[in-house]
Amino acid sequence: MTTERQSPVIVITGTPGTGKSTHAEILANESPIPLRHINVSEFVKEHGLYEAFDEEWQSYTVDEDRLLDELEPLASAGGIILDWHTCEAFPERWADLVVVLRCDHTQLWERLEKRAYSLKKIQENNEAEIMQVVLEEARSSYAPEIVVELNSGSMEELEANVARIVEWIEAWRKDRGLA
Ligand SMILES: Nc1ncnc2c1ncn2[C@@H]1O[C@H](COP(=O)(O)OP(=O)(O)O)[C@@H](O)[C@H]1O
Repeated sequence: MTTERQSPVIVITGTPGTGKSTHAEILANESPIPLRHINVSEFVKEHGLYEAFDEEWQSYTVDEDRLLDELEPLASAGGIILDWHTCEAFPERWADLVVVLRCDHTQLWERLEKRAYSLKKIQENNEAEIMQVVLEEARSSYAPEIVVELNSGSMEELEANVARIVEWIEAWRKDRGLA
């Protein structure tokens, strides 16, 4: 039950390149309570939670059942930031806040080019951002009041977003008599 946790589970999601890891790292540093940043893609690799490596897309096919089993105790304990480009796999009860990062598609294109992604992968992600695939996914998976869409186009926006999430953490704790 989410109400038993002393510390929240914050999901930061968005198309690759929107700024999830950057936000999560800064948030973990600035949070008033300890939060562990879990980069789910790295977690999958480190724990071997994949079925195969897809050469065409240059990405791992995640074994979702095993991933969820590994994450379950961490989510139950709380105090984590789940950073992943999708969020619909996570059980609804895990999340206290779902942040969906957005970015202008031309800016996203440049960020992904710098990552040396293939043209096909850049196009696919760019289209997903334009079609707001991750936002729709978040909206159909979680209660509307916990889903927040934030722009991640500049450093100013990044700082404002982190400050806003820190405020949310303080309010979450206060509501539960923890602060
Ligand atoms: N709000 C922002 N303003 C400017 N650059 C950003 C912003 N968010 C992310 N970036 C840059 O975009 C790139 C991708 O960010 P990253 O956090 O790795 O994205 P993701 O984890 O969503 O794939 C990095 O070079 C990062 O510095």
